[in-house]
Amino acid sequence: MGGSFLIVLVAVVVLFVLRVLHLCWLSPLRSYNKLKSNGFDGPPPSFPLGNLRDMARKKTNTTKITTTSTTNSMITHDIHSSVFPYFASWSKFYGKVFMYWLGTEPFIYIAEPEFLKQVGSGILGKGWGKPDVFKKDRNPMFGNGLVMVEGEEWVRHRHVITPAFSPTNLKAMVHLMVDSTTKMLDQWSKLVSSGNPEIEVENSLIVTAAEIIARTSFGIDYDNGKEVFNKLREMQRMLFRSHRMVGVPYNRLMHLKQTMETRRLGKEIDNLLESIITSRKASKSGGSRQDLLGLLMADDNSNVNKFTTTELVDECKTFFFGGQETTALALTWTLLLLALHSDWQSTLREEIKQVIGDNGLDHLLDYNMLSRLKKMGWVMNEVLRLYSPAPNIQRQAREEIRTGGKTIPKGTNLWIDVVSMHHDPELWGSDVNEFKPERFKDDVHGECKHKMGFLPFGFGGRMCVGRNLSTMEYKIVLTLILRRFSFKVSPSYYHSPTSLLSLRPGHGLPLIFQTL
Ligand code: HEM
Repeated sequence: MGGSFLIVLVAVVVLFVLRVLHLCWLSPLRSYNKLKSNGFDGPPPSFPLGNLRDMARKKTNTTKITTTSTTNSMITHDIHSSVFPYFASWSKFYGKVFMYWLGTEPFIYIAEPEFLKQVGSGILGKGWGKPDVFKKDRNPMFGNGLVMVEGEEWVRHRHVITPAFSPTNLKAMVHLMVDSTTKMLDQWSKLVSSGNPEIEVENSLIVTAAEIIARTSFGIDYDNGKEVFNKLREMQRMLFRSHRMVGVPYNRLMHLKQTMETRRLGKEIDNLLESIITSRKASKSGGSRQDLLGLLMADDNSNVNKFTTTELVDECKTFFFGGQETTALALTWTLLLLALHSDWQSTLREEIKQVIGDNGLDHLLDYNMLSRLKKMGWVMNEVLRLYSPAPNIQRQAREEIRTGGKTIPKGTNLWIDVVSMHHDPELWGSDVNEFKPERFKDDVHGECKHKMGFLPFGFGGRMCVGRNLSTMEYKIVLTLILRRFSFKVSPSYYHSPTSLLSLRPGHGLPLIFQTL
């Protein structure tokens, strides 16, 4: 009895060791050789960590340098080497397309629009996936919502969701946005008039954008939905804090407590959203509400277009997490750039005066007026170019991709470096790191030499479904701010753009305000 137990135990241990050996060394080595034989070169990995150690070392060295800059004249928009120091350094040796490894996961790095175009033409939109290696981590945020879902399911979800973002539906959301922004600005006014003109705007904008997106997505404002709202924010903070060894087999075991806590929080959020949806379904009028959830629940006599309650929960979370921070950060970076370029504050104020008038009636703002704020549109594009809130886009090949004589094996991940492309002098010219909104005057691509070189909202069929909503929110918030205040950068600001899922200021954005 004891003998056979020992044999089983030894067999289990041997099998486990073989599996670890396979996962950590044999399998990645085989993929490495395959990519190499297809002409992909890159920094040498050492498995099972791949290139993670080198990445961490380069990041630490750079952080030490960037956190010491202070005065306005030292603020540079040439940010690629401080945001992604490892990619900036590797691309000097390996060019704009190369292979690197997150643990045992192979990645093709892409900062070459023409290569991206060719890869894209070798595969249909539904043939792409999102990297499995990030999926588990992000599951509590997005579930199987539009950002993560793949193949035919993605086609179905996209087909149902796109009409909810139509201009007619968005028009009805203007007053919600004006209302939440006005609340924030009233607080700013109080601070300024009480002698505290320095305001940390990043956090303020994130809170307001969270309220706007919660109201427009599922009809909850801060006062009546504190619980859902706080849990969504807590989840986001928790995921930011995670510094997992992404791609290293069994890395979750090293962060078991955090993984469990995120899952528990995710479950609680699901339950709260589920109860909102269930009670709306029961009230019958729930589907007639004009937020995104109401639009997705609307009874349009088509069974094809129906989502289950679980799918609705996932889409609500997706809108919240996909739409809140990105828009808040676009506004944050805009305030920095406008604070540095007061001439553009005046230009936009003049445009607002011409299009909307200066009688202070914020409720008169309407959707059609916003589309006439052309110069504000150029500013938005230029900010999204210099400080793209989504600094990278990832894919995983669900089938083999043949392009330009090379084959990308099925399962390979692609990491598209948006920051690098947006700061590439070969694409934009020698003034690439200057703030020049007028480059977008007559060209939606900002005179970029390649159509795939400007990707703030992604590309192809998976382009951001919320871009019109976020443009509308951006214009409303910025209009209301510019009508009340002028502002400049505080001497306490440290310029340290950092990539933590999104591109954000490493130390917030303190600005000094003056009431107009
Ligand atoms: C300035 C603000 C925003 C930026 C910079 C931004 C950026 C992006 C980018 C780059 C993608 C493509 C991701 C990929 O291909 O993997 C994307 C997709 C998406 N975004 Fe946005 N986004 C913004 C606002 C919003 C808003 C307000 C919402 C919703 C209310 C939203 C919802 C989504 C969804 C659902 C997708 C997935 C689309 C699909 O895969 O079919 N985004 N966004």
